[in-house]
Amino acid sequence: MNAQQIKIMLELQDAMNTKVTADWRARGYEWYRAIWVECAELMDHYGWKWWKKQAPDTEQVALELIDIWHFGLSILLQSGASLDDISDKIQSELVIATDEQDFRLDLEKFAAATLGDRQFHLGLFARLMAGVGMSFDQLYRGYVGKNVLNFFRQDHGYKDGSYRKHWHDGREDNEHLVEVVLTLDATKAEFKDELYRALVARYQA
Ligand SMILES: O=c1ccn([C@H]2C[C@H](O)[C@@H](COP(=O)(O)OP(=O)(O)OP(=O)(O)O)O2)c(=O)[nH]1
Repeated sequence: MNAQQIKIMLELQDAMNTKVTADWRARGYEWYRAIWVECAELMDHYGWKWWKKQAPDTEQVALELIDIWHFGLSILLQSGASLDDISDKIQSELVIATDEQDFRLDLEKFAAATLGDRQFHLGLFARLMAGVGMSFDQLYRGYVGKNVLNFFRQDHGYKDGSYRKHWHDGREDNEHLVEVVLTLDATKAEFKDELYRALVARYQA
């Protein structure tokens, strides 16, 4: 886990929240609510219905975890702690391991803790990453990718409703995102800008 990558994510998160709401810290948004609702969506993508054949939708599960990471970082930023202190906290608490066989039980533990005190439980989140085999690098790549898509959406009318979620081929922007990210090198400094340009090209196609 790299302190530089953590710092980049914290800065991107602050920038994204500011793009959506200039004075976001003063609003005291219910980030914990966004997290538990995403947990329910994640559960659906993972599958839990015993009366129906279901298999985990691995890509969607990963995307939901990444959305939760956005909201979790927002809770940590909202606390007012310095970026260095938040980064230290992430490095010590994000231990990617679990002793639970059933991912869904870990997910419920995380959702219950979130609803309990409205904080971001890094240790329990890390168990979810372990449960679906997500590494820190995959979290980083996925996070930067979704953050760029979130900016792209805001720049293209997401708030006023003029944004088209389904692109020329009828598939959702999230699906295009996953495809484009795979063609780029996320470790390069230009990754963000290249990704944004690739999204523009596909959106206009
Ligand atoms: O102030 C905000 C508001 C939203 N987000 C991010 C978090 C998450 O990555 C995304 C919203 O999640 P999602 O894409 O699931 O929400 P949606 O707008 O309901 O879209 P979808 O229909 O794809 O679920 O926006 C922020 O970072 N800050």
